[in-house]
Amino acid sequence: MSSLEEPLGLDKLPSMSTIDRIQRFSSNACRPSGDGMGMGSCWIEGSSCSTSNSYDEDYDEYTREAFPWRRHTRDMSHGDSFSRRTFLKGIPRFVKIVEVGPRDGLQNEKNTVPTGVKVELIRRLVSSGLPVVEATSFVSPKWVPQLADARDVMEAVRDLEGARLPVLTPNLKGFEAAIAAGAKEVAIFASASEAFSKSNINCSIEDSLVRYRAVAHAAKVLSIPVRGYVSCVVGCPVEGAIPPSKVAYVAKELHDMGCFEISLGDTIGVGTPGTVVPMLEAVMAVVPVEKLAVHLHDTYGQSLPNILISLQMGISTVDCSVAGLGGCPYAKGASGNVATEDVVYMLSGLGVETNVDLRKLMLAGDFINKHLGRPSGSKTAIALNRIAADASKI
Ligand SMILES: CC(C)(COP(=O)([O-])OP(=O)([O-])OC[C@H]1O[C@@H](n2cnc3c(N)ncnc32)[C@H](O)[C@@H]1OP(=O)([O-])[O-])[C@@H](O)C(=O)NCCC(=O)NCCSC(=O)C[C@@](C)(O)CC(=O)[O-]
Repeated sequence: MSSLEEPLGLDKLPSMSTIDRIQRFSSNACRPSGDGMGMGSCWIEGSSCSTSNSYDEDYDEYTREAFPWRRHTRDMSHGDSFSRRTFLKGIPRFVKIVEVGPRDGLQNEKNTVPTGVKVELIRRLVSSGLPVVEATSFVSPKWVPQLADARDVMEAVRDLEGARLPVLTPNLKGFEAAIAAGAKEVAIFASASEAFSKSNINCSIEDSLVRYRAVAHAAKVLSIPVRGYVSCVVGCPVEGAIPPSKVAYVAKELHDMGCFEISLGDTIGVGTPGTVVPMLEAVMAVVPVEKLAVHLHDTYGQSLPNILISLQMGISTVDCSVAGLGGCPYAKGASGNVATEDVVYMLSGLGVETNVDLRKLMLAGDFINKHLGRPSGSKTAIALNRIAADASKI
């Protein structure tokens, strides 16, 4: 039986105790530096990593302990001559996952999701160890009726500990409402496509940047961290292909106005590594890589390869949505974000730490799927739930 045919149940995933034993991968050992906003450097046994959160030979030791079944693959391959060290070089040791399910995941739902369900979802996601859970949006309820309860949601979760809970704010009105409800971090969202900017926030790219400068300034006065999004970084439903130079321009503007992180959104999920790489190269030429995140919708099933290539290029922050929930109300046909469970599974397989407890994450996914009355959009969750169900029959 090849390793691919071996059942891989939850028991085969690296447990926190396994990871803890290997100090270099423990939660205490590898952390975002400073204020936790950037993931550019990590902390190893009390000293700064000179290789800035990237791989080295520790990977071999880690995978030997955490994934003994891997020996199959290695024995059957051409030994170690296909150098994993070369292939995985540059992949960070720790990836910060930004969970966007409660906001991006739910904003497109037709039926109103009760506030209590949203709040419980956020609680469960936070308790799974996710460091950032985007809670809601302070946008116009006429534009996004599903998130009309933003104030109630924020007020209910504002004192939750263990994760940052940013909210989207499209203008000063939204920013002020968010702060009044207790938000301690906000996100502004621009686009690299004129057409999408108009349909999503009803203004041109330049006008949106003027608005966002005002939000960034107000946030700075209150010491509120601001994250920036750029949408349509590869393609737009109206304009088609978007030149990397346009993405780089908007990303730099957001960076220059003080955003601590810029999340690059493939809003309609059309990117492949062939288009994501040149886009990232253009952005990385003007914004430091440790300030970048990727936000990839999975419409064409390209998210995981695109994430892998982004990690290889040095990115260490990935946006995902539990159970693959989501879609943008102003990007018809776009599917949800890459499922958080699938990303955590892939990163575990690569020996990359996230601090996320996959079991608890899957329970959060089960909770919201049950409420929405649909199966999970996560292949990992489906597979592991099936294995658990089969095992319980034996
Ligand atoms: C930006 C606006 C408000 C402009 O909308 P507008 O209609 O041009 O706004 P306006 O300034 O002309 O005001 C019209 C009315 O909206 C009210 N209003 C104005 N602002 C707010 C506010 N913040 N909160 C609540 N109400 C607000 C305002 O008070 C007024 O109320 P009225 O006098 O008619 O009763 C609107 O277009 C909007 O809310 N758009 C948000 C759409 C949205 O949330 N889209 C999904 C986001 S997902 C995304 O962008 C992609 C991302 C981030 O996920 C990454 C990726 O996947 O690529």
